[in-house]
Amino acid sequence: RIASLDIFKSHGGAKDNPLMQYVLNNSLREPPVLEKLRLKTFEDPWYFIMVAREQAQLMANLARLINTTKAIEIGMYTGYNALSLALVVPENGRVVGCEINENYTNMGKPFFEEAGVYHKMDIRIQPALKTLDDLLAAGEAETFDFVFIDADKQNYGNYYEKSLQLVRKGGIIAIDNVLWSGKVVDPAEDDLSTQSIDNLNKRLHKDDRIDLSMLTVGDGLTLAFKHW
Ligand SMILES: C[S@@+](CC[C@H](N)C(=O)[O-])C[C@H]1O[C@@H](n2cnc3c(N)ncnc32)[C@H](O)[C@@H]1O
Repeated sequence: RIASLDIFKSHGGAKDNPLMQYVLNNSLREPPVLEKLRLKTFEDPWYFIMVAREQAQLMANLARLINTTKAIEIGMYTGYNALSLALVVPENGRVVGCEINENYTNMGKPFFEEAGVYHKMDIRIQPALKTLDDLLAAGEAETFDFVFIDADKQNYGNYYEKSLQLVRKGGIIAIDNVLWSGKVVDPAEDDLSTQSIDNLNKRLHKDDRIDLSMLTVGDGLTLAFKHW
């Protein structure tokens, strides 16, 4: 089961796509501790909500490129991407992890410890909107370098606006699942998640507070670069 799961999160499903397999074979540099966390996560029935490996690698590279010290993960699950970010922020850095289900973050905890980065992780078990408001109330506006939005899709618009307040000029907001398995092309009338993602995609296109790229990596990844 695990072998066939290897690339299922990659763009287009990747399973029967030799070119995508080639991309993964020749570019992934997954640290051993992330591999261990991934294999542990495959034991969970919800394993398929985990981020794609090449996407996490891209975001870690971007985070490093802009000298990220403070990051926020909105929707941690077992913490694959949060750990990937914690590995690239410096010793005095911090990754605020937003999650409502402590069972998930507890699954990742032994791997955060094994990696020697648990002290950089600030995990908050409560609705992410509350955590973002808490950070704003604590005077942390415009102090974060990198935010990854990957929790409940109906709140995507709210997560984006709060993230834009929390991120410094030149910082990056990465938004997952912006293609939502292709459903954004024609959102059904009763499909509030797809509508929410589609609305945000269209809003961002016209948002002059940011520079913008929408990538077909994983299930679609938007990168919003906050203007200087
Ligand atoms: C797609 S998964 C995140 C995957 C993760 N980013 C990774 O690296 O594998 C979405 C997560 O968001 C969490 N979630 C859902 N609603 C939330 C909320 N209101 N606040 C915080 N977390 C939430 C879910 O429990 C789930 O673990």
